[in-house]
Amino acid sequence: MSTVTTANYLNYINGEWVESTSNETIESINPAAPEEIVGHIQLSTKEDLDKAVEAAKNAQKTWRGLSGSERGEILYKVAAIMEERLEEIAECATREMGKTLAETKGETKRGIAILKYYAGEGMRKVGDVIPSTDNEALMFTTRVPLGVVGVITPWNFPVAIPIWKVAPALIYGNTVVIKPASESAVTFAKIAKCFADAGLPKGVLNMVTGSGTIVGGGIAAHPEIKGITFTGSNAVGKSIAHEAMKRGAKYQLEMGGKNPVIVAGDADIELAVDAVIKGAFLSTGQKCTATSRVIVEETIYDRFIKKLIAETKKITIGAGIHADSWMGPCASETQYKSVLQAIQTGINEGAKLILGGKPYEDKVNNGYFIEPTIFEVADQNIAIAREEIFGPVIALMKVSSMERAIDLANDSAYGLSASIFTGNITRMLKFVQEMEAGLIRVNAESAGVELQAPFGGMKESSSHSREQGEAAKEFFTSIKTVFVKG
Ligand SMILES: NC(=O)C1=CN([C@@H]2O[C@H](COP(=O)(O)OP(=O)(O)OC[C@H]3O[C@@H](n4cnc5c(N)ncnc54)[C@H](O)[C@@H]3O)[C@@H](O)[C@H]2O)C=CC1
Ligand SMILES: O=C(O)CCC(=O)C(=O)O
Repeated sequence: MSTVTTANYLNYINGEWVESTSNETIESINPAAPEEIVGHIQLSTKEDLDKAVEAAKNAQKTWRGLSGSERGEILYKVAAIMEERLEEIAECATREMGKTLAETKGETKRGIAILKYYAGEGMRKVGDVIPSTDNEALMFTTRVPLGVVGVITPWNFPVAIPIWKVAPALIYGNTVVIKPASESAVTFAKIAKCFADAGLPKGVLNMVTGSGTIVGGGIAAHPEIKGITFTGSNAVGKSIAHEAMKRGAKYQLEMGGKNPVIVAGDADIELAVDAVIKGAFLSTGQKCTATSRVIVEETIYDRFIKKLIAETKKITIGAGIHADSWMGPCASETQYKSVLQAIQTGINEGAKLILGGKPYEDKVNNGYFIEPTIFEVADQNIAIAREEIFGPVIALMKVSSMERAIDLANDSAYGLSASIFTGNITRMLKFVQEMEAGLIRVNAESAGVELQAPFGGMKESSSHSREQGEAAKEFFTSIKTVFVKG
C-alpha cells in the first residue's frame, strides 16, 4: 500500500500543472480519519478558469480535425495507463471519499472500460442517409462537436462519473474544462495525469479545482463554454440550467433520486433482502441510484423485515481501506451531519426506528460513520419518505396490493431508478409499463448501471437527457442535416 501524501495538487491548464492565481489551497481530508489530509488542491479563481477555457478553445480546432480513430487511440492509451495505476487511484479514492477499496477498485475498472468503449466509438457511425423527395439529391446527417464543454462532477463516483462525461466529450471532438468536487479532486488529479501521460495534446483537457460557486458557477456562465454536463444536487443542477438557458448553452443534468424497491408477495425474499442491503448501504447509501424506499406486500412483510434486520446486523463498518470493512463512512462532515439530521427528522415526524439511527462510534479516528438505519414509515408524506438522504437509511412501507405499491413508488418528485422483486410476469410487465423511472430493474438492485446503456431519470432526477452508451452522442454533438444536389 502506498503511503499517505499531503502533496499539493495543481490545476492542469494548457498541458501544464499550475498553481492558482489565488495562491490558496483547500485540504482534501479522509472521512474515515478526518485528521488525515489526503492532499491540498487549488482554490482557483475566475482568472484560472478563464485561462483554462481559452486553452480549451485554442485546442479545439486541431482536436476536432483529428479522425475519430486518432482520438480513440489516445483514449486507449489513457485506459492502459489507468490499468497500471489502478491500485493507486482506487486507494486514493477510498482515502478521499470513504467508500471501500473493493468498491473503488471496481469503479476504477469501470472507468477503464468506459474509456475503451468510447475509444471504440471513434470508429462508429455518426449519421444516417435519409431518402430525399428529390431523387437527384443525397440527404444525410452528420454530427459536429459542441466546442468547449464544461464538466462539473460530484464526489460519490470520483472515477466513473468524470470519465463517463470526459471520454465521450473528447471522442466526439470537444475540448473540456472540468471542475471535480473538492472532496475527490485529488483522485481526479491522478486521472488527469493519465490523460497527460497518454499524450493528449495541450489544452484538450483542463482541470480547475475549487469552489462550486466560483469555478462551477463560472463554468455555467462562461460565454465560451457551449455545453455543460453536471451530476450533483437538484438545487445546483437547477441553477446551472438557469445560467445555461440565459445564454443559450446546451446542458445536461443528473441529479437526485428517492428510489423505490417493491417486494411483491411472491418474491424470492433472500434475493430481495440481499439486493435491498446492497442497494441501500453500499457506498454508505451515497448513490443517486441507492435504494431509499422499500415497499413490501403485507403477506410477506414480517418475514421480509426479520430477514432484512438479521442480514443488516451482519454489516461490518469501518475505514474502507481495511479489507474487512463492508461499509465506510459518509464522505464528509457535511454529509454526516445532514444524514443524522434527516434521521432525527424521521424520528420527530413519527417514523418508527427499527434499526440503527446513530453515529457508529469510531474511538480511534473519529470517522464520519453512521449505522445502517431502517425506519418503518406509515405516512408517505414525511420527509424521510420523500427527500433524498444520500446516506445509509431505508424507509420501509407496507402495502396491501400491487396497485398501491406502484402508486406509492410513483408518488415522488424523482424518477431515477426503481426495482421490483417478483416471479410473476404480469406484475413485472405492469411495473415496466407504469413505473415512472429512467431505470427499471426487475429482480435486481436499484443501483449499478451498465456503461453501454443509456443512464438518466424522469421527473426531477435529470434534465430528461441521457448519459453513457450511445446516448452520450446526443448531448456531446450537434446534428447537421445535409442536402446535396449535383
Ligand atoms: N446525483 C448524484 O449523484 C449526487 C447527488 N448529490 C446530492 O447533493 C447533496 C449535496 O452534495 P454536494 O456535494 O453539496 O452537491 P453539489 O451539487 O453542491 O456538488 C456537485 C458539484 O457541483 C459543484 N457546485 C456546487 N455549487 C455550484 C454552483 N453554484 N454552480 C456550479 N457548480 C457548483 C460542486 O463543487 C461539485 O463539483 C447530497 O446530499 C445529495 O443529496 C450529491 C452528489 C452526487
Ligand atoms: O448506480 C450507479 O452505478 C451509478 C450511480 C450514479 O451515477 C450516481 O450516484 O451519481
